Amino acid sequence: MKHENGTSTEAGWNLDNSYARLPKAFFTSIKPAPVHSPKLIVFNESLASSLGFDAQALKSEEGVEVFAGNQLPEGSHPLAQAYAGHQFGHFTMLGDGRAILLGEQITPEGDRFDIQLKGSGRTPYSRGGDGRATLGPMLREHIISEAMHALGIATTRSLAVVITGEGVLRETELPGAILTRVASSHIRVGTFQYVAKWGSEEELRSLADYTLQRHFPDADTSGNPYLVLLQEVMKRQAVLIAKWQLVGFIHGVMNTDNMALCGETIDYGPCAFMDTYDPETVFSSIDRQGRYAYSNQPYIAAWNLARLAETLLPLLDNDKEEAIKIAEKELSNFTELYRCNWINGMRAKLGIFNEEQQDEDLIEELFTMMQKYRADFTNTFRALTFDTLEDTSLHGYDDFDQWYKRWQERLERQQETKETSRELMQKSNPAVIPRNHRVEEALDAAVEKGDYSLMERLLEVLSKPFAHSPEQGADYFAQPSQSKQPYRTFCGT
Ligand SMILES: Nc1ncnc2c1ncn2[C@@H]1O[C@H](COP(=O)(O)OP(=O)(O)OP(=O)(O)O)[C@@H](O)[C@H]1O
Ligand SMILES: [Mg+2]
Repeated sequence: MKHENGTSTEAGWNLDNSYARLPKAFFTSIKPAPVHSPKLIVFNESLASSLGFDAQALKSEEGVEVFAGNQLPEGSHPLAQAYAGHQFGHFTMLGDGRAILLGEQITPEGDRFDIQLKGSGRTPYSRGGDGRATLGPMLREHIISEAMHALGIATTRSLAVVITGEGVLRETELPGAILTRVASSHIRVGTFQYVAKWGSEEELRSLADYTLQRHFPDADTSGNPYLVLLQEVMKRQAVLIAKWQLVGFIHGVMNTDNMALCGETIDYGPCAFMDTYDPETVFSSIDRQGRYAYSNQPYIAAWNLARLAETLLPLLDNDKEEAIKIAEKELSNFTELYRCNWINGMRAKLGIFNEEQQDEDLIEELFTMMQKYRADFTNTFRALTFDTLEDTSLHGYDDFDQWYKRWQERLERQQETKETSRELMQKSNPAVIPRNHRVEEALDAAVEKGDYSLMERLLEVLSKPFAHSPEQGADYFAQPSQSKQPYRTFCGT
């Protein structure tokens, strides 16, 4: 059955538009700009099904017209969201300059997910930009976000990537593409910054109430609800950033507009995973000061949360001084909150179930050696899951061999058997991550030659990162050959 204003219901569209019911200043109603001749490049079948879509219908010509922005799905109220943000520490007005929210898909389980097109044309927030995206960065977002999901790290998802059939001018002309992003919501720290700066207190309260209701409906808000909002957001960020650190993920552009209150990783621009362990690692070509280096990520998260807390001050207490006191006291808990998540995650990586005071020293010593001997982050932990010292990548260094012995003794001081420990370690240490050279190789083949086979194979391997199976192939475990140039990433515009 075809509807006047959109695609057929057979595809399973079930959209609500709660964001569009918020104050008008929060967004601009606008349709995606049509494209010439779209073609579906990537389609995420399992995600489509879990959202209640009929995968076949969605893959049809009609479905592709939706992913391209040429047709609206039934029930859509398309809009671009307004937000601000601190970019590398500098506050500025932003907003969806190349994205359109189609609506919120309500799943058969009753969950709500934003369906957003990224690369769908100009909006009032585009500033000088063309509103478009190119194929390489959109495929990159698809690969890395799906890898993150498989690693058990909260993330926005990618439902589809289409090429638009139109060229997009960057340094050269590149194929245009649109990614359909799925997120628990796109409410960012920057969304609060925008409303706090330019909206009324009433508008700020409505955004805070909406966020509480949408993301933390079970939280006890009988006390100070806006303090609860801050606490809950802090908890999710502590979990998220700890998980990034535990797999060596570097986001690369942790501006406040790229931090989502729902606690999902968002905006896969210059992100990358670390090969050789070095806490100072920076991949992004524009991060010259190392603001978003690996070891800085927890501090930047705290900084961003402080910016969020500032926006909430008028809601925290009528008395400004009192509000500041409440916010500061709360923010001071973040370091410990993060540390708890991180240390528990590290215990699991080392197969440790119970807690001992000296665990932190044991862990720190391992990292010191990893840095000293330029060990591969993923492979070091993967090798520890093997049975013997001889199998470990740092075997032969005296300090490491002694450390290994102490670690073994530590494992003996718990009830769990060696076998149970190893199971925990295998679940906590991925065998494969999206290594930069593999990602680049897959993207080159796709963009330069229209050959998607390398990407498909990579996606398959990355979908089971904890399988520890030889079928995954040594190719995906191996570090890149040493090159003189450090790996560099670029913002995905
Ligand atoms: N080609 C473009 N045209 C217009 N605006 C753009 C373009 N590229 C980026 N922007 C805007 O610049 C700002 C910062 O870009 P950033 O790279 O953080 O976001 P993004 O990758 O486009 O989107 P998101 O954070 O939604 O993943 C955002 O407001 C974004 O919409
Ligand atoms: Mg962004």
